[in-house]
Formats: sequence, C-alpha cells, structure tokens
Amino acid sequence: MTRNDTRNADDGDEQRTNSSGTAVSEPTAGSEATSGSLLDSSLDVEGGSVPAGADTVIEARDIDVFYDDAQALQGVDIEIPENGVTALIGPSGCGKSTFLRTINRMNDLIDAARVEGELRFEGKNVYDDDVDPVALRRKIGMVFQTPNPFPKSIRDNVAFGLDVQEKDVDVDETVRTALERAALLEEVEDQLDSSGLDLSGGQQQRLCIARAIAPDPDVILMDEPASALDPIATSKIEDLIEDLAEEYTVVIVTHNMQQAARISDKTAVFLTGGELVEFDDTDKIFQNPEHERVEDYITGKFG
Ligand SMILES: Nc1ncnc2c1ncn2[C@@H]1O[C@H](COP(=O)(O)OP(=O)(O)OP(=O)(O)O)[C@@H](O)[C@H]1O
Repeated sequence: MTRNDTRNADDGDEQRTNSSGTAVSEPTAGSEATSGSLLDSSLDVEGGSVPAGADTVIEARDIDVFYDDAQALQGVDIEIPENGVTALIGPSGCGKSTFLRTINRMNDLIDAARVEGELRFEGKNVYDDDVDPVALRRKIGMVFQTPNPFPKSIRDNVAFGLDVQEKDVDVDETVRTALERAALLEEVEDQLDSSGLDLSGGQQQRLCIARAIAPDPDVILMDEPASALDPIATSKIEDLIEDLAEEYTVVIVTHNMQQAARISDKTAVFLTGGELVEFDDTDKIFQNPEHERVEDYITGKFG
C-alpha cells in the first residue's frame, strides 16, 4: 500500500518555471486544497479515486505531450513501483524532464505545454478536473538541477512549505526532521538562522531536498540533482537518494549512466522522438536490454 495520506502539510506553494524551465517557488495565497487530499475542495465530487494496482504508485497511460505543435512525448506507458529509485535516462531532448514534470503537473506552468493521456498517482488521474495541482505537488515534491534555496534562513527555507498549514504542527521539529532526513542537520544545526545561500552547492542541494521532504510527500522527483555538483557532493547526494528511497518513491532524471546504474532499481530509457523504449530492472537494462536501440545507447554508439 501507499504511504499514509494524512501526514501531508499544506505548503500553499505554487511553483513556476522560468524561461529555461527551471522552477522557482512562489507563495500562493488561499489554496483551497485540503491537507492530505489531491482534490480541489472547491469542487463537490464523490471519491473519484480508483485503487492503485499493487505496489504501483505512478502509472502513465498513453501520455503525449506537446509544446505548441511540437510533440515531445509519444504514447508513454509506464508503471513506477512504490519506493526505490526509478531512473529516466536517454539522449538530450528525448523528453525525460518533460515526463518528470508531467507527473506532478509542472507542465501546467508552461503555457505552450499540452498533456494528453492519463497519469495516475495512487490510482487517481492527476489530470482530472477535481485535482488541485498545489495539493498534488505537496505529495509529489521536486528537486531541480540547480540548487535554488530562497534568500532566507536555513530554517525558513525548510519551513517555507509549512507556513500555512494547521497550527498543531511543530514547525521547529518538522524542520529538524527534514534536515536530518536530508543528511544536513549535523552540518547546520548551529546555524539555522543563517542564510541558506551561504551554504556550499552540495549543502544547498540537500537543503532543497529538505524543503521538498518537509511536507512529507510520497514521491520525490529529481531532475539531474547532482549535475551542478563536484564529485564529493555528488556522492553525498547519491547516498542520500538511496536512503530516501527506503521511505519515498524517487524518480530521477540523469544524464549520467553510471549514476543510473549505481543508484536506481528500475530504469526507463527514452529515445529521440519522445518514446519510452524500454523500462525494466536496472541490471537488465544495463546488462541485457531487449532493444537494439537501447543497447546502442547504453554502449555509447549514440546519444
Ligand atoms: N518549455 C518548453 N517550451 C518548448 N519546448 C520545450 C520546452 N521544454 C522542453 N521543450 C522541448 O521538448 C523536447 C524534450 O525536452 P526535455 O527537456 O523534456 O528533454 P530532456 O530529455 O530532458 O533533455 P535534456 O537531457 O537535454 O535535459 C525538446 O525538443 C525540447 O526542446
């Protein structure tokens, strides 16, 4: 079964992408979402949730994505299991980031983007009219390529998503727990009031991971989270991802095939044209893929 839905905090936080597709977060006043529910509470609907298939937390059915008239993804079908790490790999421009953003409706924030098909999260199509994208993004957090802490204290960065939630949440305790889960608490516990911008790049990325996990999501999406980091910081992030995957479902886009092979349990290979060509256990993909095009990509013949 999926993780308990009742523990999610209301971050009241709408994320927007800038022109390069990098997300920034802005507070959104007055979200109607009920904590722990994907449903837009302004719509009077009954249930609407279909039970998820065993152990499948995210299921895409025939997903097409267009940017204006250009098709970026074609007929993507995938069932991502609960917990563990699922890596999305493939050559540049094949639609990995587009697919990641489809999962928590970040593509909604790109005017040119249009999504067709169904994306089920815990059995519910997240594109149904009664789903509140803000509530969805609380349950499906996201970490981006470039660490993007706010110009605020470390504490306020992590607590940012908790500002408008119910009063009985102990913010300090939640911040400490999130920092601990993000393997950062030990390094910053004496400087929680210092600016998040004063941390190193690797620490900033772990701060962003702490911010993403503070509302206690079920899924964490990561778009090349270590590509801007040096090897030591990268190694810490990889260790952290493996730890997080014991408790969360982690879906990671990476250009780095060694990284995918090291840390993921499942690997999805997207190829040019926005097709998901093969999805299987990571060992199988790297040792004995079914498709010749995947083997060519893995062995470096193209891409
Ligand atoms: N905001 C956007 N507006 C218009 N087209 C876009 C946008 N974002 C992506 N695209 C296009 O969609 C296609 C897929 O891009 P996407 O970034 O998803 O691929 P990717 O596999 O993640 O690439 P990379 O590995 O280089 O990051 C590309 O042709 C890209 O130019």
